[in-house]
Amino acid sequence: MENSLVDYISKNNYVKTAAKAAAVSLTASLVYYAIKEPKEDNWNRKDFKKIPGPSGYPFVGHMLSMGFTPSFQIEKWHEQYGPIVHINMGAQQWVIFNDPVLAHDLFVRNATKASDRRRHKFTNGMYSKGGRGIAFSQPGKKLKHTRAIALSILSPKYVDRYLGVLENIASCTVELMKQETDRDGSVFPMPFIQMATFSAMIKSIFARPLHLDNDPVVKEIIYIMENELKFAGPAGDLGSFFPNFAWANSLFQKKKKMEALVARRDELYKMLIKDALNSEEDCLVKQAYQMKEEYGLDDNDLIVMMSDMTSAGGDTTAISLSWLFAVLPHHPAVQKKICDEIDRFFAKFNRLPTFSDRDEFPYMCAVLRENIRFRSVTTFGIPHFTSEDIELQGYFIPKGTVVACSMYAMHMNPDVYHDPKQFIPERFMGHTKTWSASANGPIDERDMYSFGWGRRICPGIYFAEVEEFNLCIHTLSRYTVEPALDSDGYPVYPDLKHASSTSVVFAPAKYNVRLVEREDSPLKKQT
Ligand code: HEM
Repeated sequence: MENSLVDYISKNNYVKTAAKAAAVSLTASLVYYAIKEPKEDNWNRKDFKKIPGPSGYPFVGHMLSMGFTPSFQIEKWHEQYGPIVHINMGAQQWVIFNDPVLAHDLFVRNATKASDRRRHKFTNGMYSKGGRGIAFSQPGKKLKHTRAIALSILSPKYVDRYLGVLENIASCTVELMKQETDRDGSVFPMPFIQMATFSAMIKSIFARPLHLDNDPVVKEIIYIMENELKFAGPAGDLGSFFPNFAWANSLFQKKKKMEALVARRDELYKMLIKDALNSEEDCLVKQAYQMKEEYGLDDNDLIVMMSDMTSAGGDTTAISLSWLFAVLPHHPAVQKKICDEIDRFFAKFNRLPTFSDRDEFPYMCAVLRENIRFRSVTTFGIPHFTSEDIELQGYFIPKGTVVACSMYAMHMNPDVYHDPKQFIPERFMGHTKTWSASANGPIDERDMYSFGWGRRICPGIYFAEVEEFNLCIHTLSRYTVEPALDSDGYPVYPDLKHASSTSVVFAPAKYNVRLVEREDSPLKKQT
């Protein structure tokens, strides 16, 4: 299978485009600074503490200082400047946080002022058709309604109807990875996992029949999502980060390319929605359609909403699971403990567990929690935008600032986690709440922050946890995850120190592993 996600986030591409932007920008910055109006300096108000931050370059700010892996550079900035840091991304002012309490004060206590999204040409304007759907829409009645529908159809009550389907997807995916191991000696899990997580979304949202080995619709959705994502960051949308370079978007025909992608997306989703409504099977889009009238939404709202859920849900969960498959070969003792839990369950009930048996798996649940802490999927989540001035613990954050959580730095913050660089599942033993329950609980009971904050907190947390639980069970009930072997038979462990990263996601660099049959698998004994 092709590794299209990793191809997309190739560092070279990002850096080359950013370097081009910098060269053009530096020239124009002279003109820009010469003619711009002097403004009151909101960042140095007397009576407020100055928000510290590294010094940046003129015009491009800190955009080129982030290096190949922004998450690592951001962590260094927090180590140097503390829990709240001010940086410039081109013409945009950003304030970033690695302290959960400060983030909670901002995103939850000041939710009415800190829950907007910045209006970007391609994401807000074109992808979401001027702010429809969920992820790029602005707070207001419509977002309240679309979020209410998403929260309802992604609630445990609804998702539990699809537990069997999700288990089947996990089990088939593991077998496909095993076949690839047998054929090629090892497997790169990401494309298989990505096919599984997108298929899980497509099956449960649209009731589409599954073809996990090669589904053209799932491939088309992944293609569209990856290409749309290219327009989300600074390299893809110069005009939103450097307003006087909006012309560069036309020069590279970006608007046309995005229009073509959106048209392709709309056609596909219209077909999927139509087929789903005509199908005999229950599915999430049918539930959403029933609520559509009540909430005053039209077909375009539903298209963007379903596209949001598929893209936001498919890619993030795939990256998180891909980290899990990279981490496990480094920790055979961790795998052994999970296998013991599965075997004990099997001996008691003579079947594999479903997510409703989660309480029987305290150690495995701690491993999954530690995995998502240890490698936190996104660089900043989806950044928020302040709609009013905010006073926060003696700091002043002006209206019109991008505010974001530094995901990696927060989860590596030694004031929050003991020995944060180590993979220690035991730190979460006794944390028995589902991810969804603890993420939505009070701040002193939150134990990880990968799903964001307040009014914009991820609505798909439960769905993601079910998928991760299933893939872990279906893998370790039969196999262990071992490092690939080089031509001399020596193990080659997945690289955990580097990431294939952009300003949007934080994914592992490409690696291979082997699924090796467990001699003592309870399933083997049964056959
Ligand atoms: C490990 C998996 C996942 C991670 C790490 C993750 C993380 C996030 C984060 C950080 C945000 C931004 C929250 C904020 O703005 O404060 C978000 C938003 C969102 N997520 Fe997830 N997510 C995951 C899985 C899912 C799934 C499975 C779905 C759907 C089934 C989903 C649907 C969404 C949607 C629709 C939004 C936009 C919410 C809004 O803007 O109001 N996510 N997610």
